[in-house]
Parts: sequence; structure tokens; C-alpha cells
Amino acid sequence: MTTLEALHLSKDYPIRGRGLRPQTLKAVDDVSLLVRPGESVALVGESGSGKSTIAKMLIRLTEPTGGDITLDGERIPAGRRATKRYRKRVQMVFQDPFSSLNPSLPIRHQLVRPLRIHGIVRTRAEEERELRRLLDSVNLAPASEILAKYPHELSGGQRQRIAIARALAPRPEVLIADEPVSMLDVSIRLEILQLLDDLKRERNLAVLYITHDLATARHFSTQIVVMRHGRVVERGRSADVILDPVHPYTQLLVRAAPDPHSEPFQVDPDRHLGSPDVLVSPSDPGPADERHWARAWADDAAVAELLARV
Ligand SMILES: Nc1ncnc2c1ncn2[C@@H]1O[C@H](COP(=O)(O)OP(=O)(O)OP(=O)(O)O)[C@@H](O)[C@H]1O
Repeated sequence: MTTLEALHLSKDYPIRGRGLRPQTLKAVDDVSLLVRPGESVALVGESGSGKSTIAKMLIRLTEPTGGDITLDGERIPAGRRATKRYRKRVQMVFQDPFSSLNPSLPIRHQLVRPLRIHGIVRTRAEEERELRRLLDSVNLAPASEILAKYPHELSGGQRQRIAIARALAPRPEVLIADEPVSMLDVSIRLEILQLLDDLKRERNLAVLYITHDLATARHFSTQIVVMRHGRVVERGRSADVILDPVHPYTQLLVRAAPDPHSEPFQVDPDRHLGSPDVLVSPSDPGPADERHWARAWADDAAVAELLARV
């Protein structure tokens, strides 16, 4: 199975400065990461710290300014074919299931496409079998009903399950999950994170989990990497980073995190996750306004469309 490694990754964006001279923003500055099979690494940090830029570089949507990305120690050559082979192995789950699925296509179409593009199925019979297997793996049933639906006919949680099934379709070895539950209702966030965790174990996936949420980062990840202003300020075993943070910024994040022991946190009573800190704060940002959806749709849909093609 596959280990994903980022070595001294950096990304500069040109920005308009005050003077005439062009300036650059170091969105990511010398970041190294290692994600092993069967392991989840959480990338945490405040908004603008560079987490999504790292995800975009790792899925090869953005070219790094410097550094390398390797799979099992091998650098990925440039070019469309190599990118397609890479994306068969490294898949992404986006933040917003309301926008990452094409609203005008039935679910069947959205799942069949990656199966065909990556040569997973050859015959109609194989296609049907694989579609059912995919839906089964994300706990969605009955298959024939779900496959005939359009995204707007599904709930947010169901849509994110479909997005996860689509990411699993090429049978990837690495999954990048960029804030996979932050747009969902608080009541279903844990279910989706638990699903990702189960899939990681069953399929020995290497998972990079990008989040603002320290509690779920700790519970669902082996390692936590803390970013600030494009740089890694602290990393280590999840429990160590949360319980004994060394860097003042991590200490601040931990102090600012909602207290999982105080009301009104919610937990799914049917799940015994073994840790009181796997709770979700209802004060987290919920669904945003209409304009936000429109903007988010434009972004995520374009990216998901691009990934489906290559
Ligand atoms: N295409 C771009 N052009 C210029 N600047 C960009 C671009 N994309 C991101 N940035 C800047 O890079 C920095 C890092 O952004 P990034 O989206 O990676 O942060 P983030 O940690 O993922 O934030 P969030 O949690 O809000 O998604 C920010 O200052 C952002 O404004």
C-alpha cells in the first residue's frame, strides 16, 4: 500500500503590494508531511493558514512553487497521463457536498463516470455490481432508488456519502478529506467521520484529514500537524499535541477550542467512540447564506468536474 509524502512543499501567490514592485504571499512555506497506509494525519490551523493550498497541491490541482510530492518514494512525473494515474491512487473528498456533485446528473451517472474513466469496470454487469458495492460501502440503500436520484433529492449527509463513494470508485490508496463535515448538520458530522474512519481501516487507506476541529482531529487521527501562516508550528502524536501542546499557537488553539465536556455539546448516543472529546459543538459555523452557496458551488463544482475528467 501507498505512502504519500510531501517534501518541503511551498506555494507563493503573487499579490498586489503597495508599491510598484510585485510581492508574493507565501501561502505554504516549506511544509513536509508523511501519510502512511491505515493512518490518518490531521492538518489543523485557522482559516488562511494554508491547509487547502496543501490539499490542492497534493491532488495536483495547483503546481507547487517548490518541493516534491512522492507516492511510495517515487516522484510523480508531469503530464496528463501521469496525473490521471496519480488521481486513480489519490482521491479527494470536498468540503461541500451541496456543490461538489453535479446538480443536473443522476447519482448513477456521477458514480459510473470514475469507474469507467479509471477502467474499474468493463461490462454492464460489472458496472452494476460495482455501483452496488460502492453504495454498500457508504451505507446507502436501496441502491436502485439512490442511483436514480438527483443530488437535490438527497440530504446533506447522503450527498457527502455519495461524494465519498465517488472518491472511492477508482479504488484509491490515499484519501484527502478537506473539511469533509464542516458544511453538514452537526447531528450527522460524527457519522460521516466514523464512516471515513471505518473505510480507512477496511481499505488500509492513507488519509489526510483537514480540519479546524481539534477534538475530531484528535479522535480520528494518529498524528496532528498544526499550521500557521503557511508553516508547520507543531506536529506529533494526536494526544500529545492536544494534551501537552508545546507551541504557543497550539496552546492558544487548544484553549480556544470548545470545551467538549460542557453543554450543549451533542453526541450520537448509539455510538461508543470511547472518548468524551468526540463531540460536536453546535456553535460551529452552520450552513452559510445563499450567496456563499453560489460561490462555493462555482469553486467546488469546477474542481470536482475537473477531477472527474482527468
Ligand atoms: N489562488 C490564490 N491566489 C492568491 N492567494 C491565495 C489563493 N489561494 C489561497 N490564497 C491565500 O493563501 C492563504 C492560504 O489559503 P488556504 O485557502 O490554503 O487556507 P486554509 O487554511 O485552507 O483556510 P480555510 O480553512 O479558510 O479554507 C490565504 O491567505 C489565501 O488568501
